[in-house]
Amino acid sequence: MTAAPLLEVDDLTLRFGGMTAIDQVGFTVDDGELFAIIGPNGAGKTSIFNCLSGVYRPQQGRIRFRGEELLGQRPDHIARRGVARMFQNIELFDNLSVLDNLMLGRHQHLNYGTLSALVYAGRAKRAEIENRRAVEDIIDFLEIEAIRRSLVGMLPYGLKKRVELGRALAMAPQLLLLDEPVAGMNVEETEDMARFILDIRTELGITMIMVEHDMGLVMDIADRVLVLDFGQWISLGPPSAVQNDPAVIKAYLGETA
Ligand SMILES: Nc1ncnc2c1ncn2[C@@H]1O[C@H](COP(=O)(O)OP(=O)(O)OP(=O)(O)O)[C@@H](O)[C@H]1O
Repeated sequence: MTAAPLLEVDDLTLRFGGMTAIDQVGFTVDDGELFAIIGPNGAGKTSIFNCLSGVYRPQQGRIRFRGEELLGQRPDHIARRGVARMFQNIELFDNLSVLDNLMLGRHQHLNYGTLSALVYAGRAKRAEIENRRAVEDIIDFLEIEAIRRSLVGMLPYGLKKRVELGRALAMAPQLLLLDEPVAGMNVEETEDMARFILDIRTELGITMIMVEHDMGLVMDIADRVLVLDFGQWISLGPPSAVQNDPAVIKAYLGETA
C-alpha cells in the first residue's frame, strides 16, 4: 500500500474576468518531495502559490493537504496547518535584527492570545523559551550566527534571502513554498541556497514546492517538475523526462520565437 500524497490538487481553475490564469490543473506532491513548478512568464506559477496559501480564491477545484480541504480557507488558517511561504520579494522588517525577524515569524505562526499569556504566564514563558531555542536552531542551520544581531536592512541581498528562508522555517512548516528562491542571486549565492534547500529536505524532512526560472537549479535538485504554459498543464515528471518532452520544448521555444 502506498501512502497518500501530502498535497493533492485537482481541477484547479482560477479566472480573472475573462482571462483564465489556471486552467484545470492537477498534481500531487509526496511527503518529503522537492517538487518544482516551471513555465514561461505568465504561465500561472505564482497564481498556484497564491491559491495554495489562500491569497487567491479559485473558482473551481480542490486542494487537499493531509486530507483536509484548504480551498476557501483563510491564509492564516492555512499557515497554521503547516504551509509556509518564502516570498520572492523579501517580507522582512528592515529595521529589526535577524533574530527579531525570525522570532516574529515564529510568533505569527504560534500566536498566543494576550489573555492566555497573562493567565498562563508559566506556560507562556516555557513556550517563549522553546520558540527561542527553535529560532537559534534555524540560525545555526542557515549558518547566520555572525549576523544574528545585524539589522536586516543592512544585509546584502543574498543574506536577506537566507533570512527570508529562515523566517519561513521559523513557522515550523510541513510544506514550504519557495517563490523564486535564487532570483537575482550570483553563482555563489545560488549554490549556497541550493545547498540549504537540499539540507532542508534531507535533514529537516520538509516537503517543498519551488517556483523557479533558473532551469539549471531546477533540473539539478528537483525530484519532479510540473510545467505550465498559459495556465495549462503541459508536462509532469522527473527533470530528465520533462527536459526532453516536445511539448515543453515548444512552450519555451515559442516564448523566445
Ligand atoms: N491579481 C491578478 N489580477 C489579474 N490578473 C492576474 C492577477 N494575478 C495574475 N494575473 C494574471 O494571471 C496570469 C498568470 O500570472 P502568474 O503571475 O501566476 O504567472 P507566473 O507564471 O508566475 O509568471 P512569472 O514567471 O512572470 O512570475 C498572467 O496573465 C497574469 O497577468
